[in-house]
Amino acid sequence: MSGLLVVTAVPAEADAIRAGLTDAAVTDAAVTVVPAGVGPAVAGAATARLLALAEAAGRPYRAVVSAGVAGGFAGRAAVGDMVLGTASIAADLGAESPDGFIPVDELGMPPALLGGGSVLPADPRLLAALRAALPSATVGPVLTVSTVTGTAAGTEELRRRHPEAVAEAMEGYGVAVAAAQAGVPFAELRTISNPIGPRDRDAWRLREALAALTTAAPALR
Ligand SMILES: O=C(O)c1cccc(C(=O)CC[C@H]2O[C@@H](n3cnc4c(=O)[nH]cnc43)[C@H](O)[C@@H]2O)c1
Repeated sequence: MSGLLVVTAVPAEADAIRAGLTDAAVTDAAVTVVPAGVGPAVAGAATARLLALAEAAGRPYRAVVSAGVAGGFAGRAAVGDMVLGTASIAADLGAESPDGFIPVDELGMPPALLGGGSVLPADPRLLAALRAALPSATVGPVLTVSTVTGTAAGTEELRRRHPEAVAEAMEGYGVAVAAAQAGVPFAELRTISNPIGPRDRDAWRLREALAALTTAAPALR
């Protein structure tokens, strides 16, 4: 077994996690942290490749965690908070219609074509272990979007469709699909860099969110 694979979007997130894994034995053998790129497609493809390579080498990963910064829904997850996903949801996978958004699960496609549907739950045992290690984390569904939400109307629409969701990011669902297809347990760990809402990139608190990732990293052992 190769240990745990942690997939981030950008190198700064990977560096923040590695900074929290100061024990050399842990960084080298037990936890591999890879910045795979932004968005569900590149993250999913990279994860699938990493899992397949490890499997072919006879050292399969025992679990995969999608990790990084995220936007938080006001009142549920504030800047600097840690978030553990109960499920990773493809929130913009579906169809628009005059009556509103239709999730992909309701489009009448054969289930086999849906890769498990738009809602992929975290592995219960992995999630329980992370919750035990991070008792202060906010726990709830994390949305995966291909477009960062940047309007009040978009935020309200997501809240209406996903009343339990605590955060949104751009990779979790893609990584979860790759993990599910490889039969490897999956979870999503996020720290909040910005509130979800009207776009204000200057308000993103990346340093605070990256510091929280470093604090959370020992839980990945
Ligand atoms: O410029 C930097 O130094 C830097 C350092 C760390 C991270 C970044 C990013 O641009 C992260 C992109 C990544 O963050 C997720 N994210 C964060 N907030 C949101 C959001 O409100 N909605 C959706 N995704 C968000 C996402 O997973 C991106 O891949 C830059």
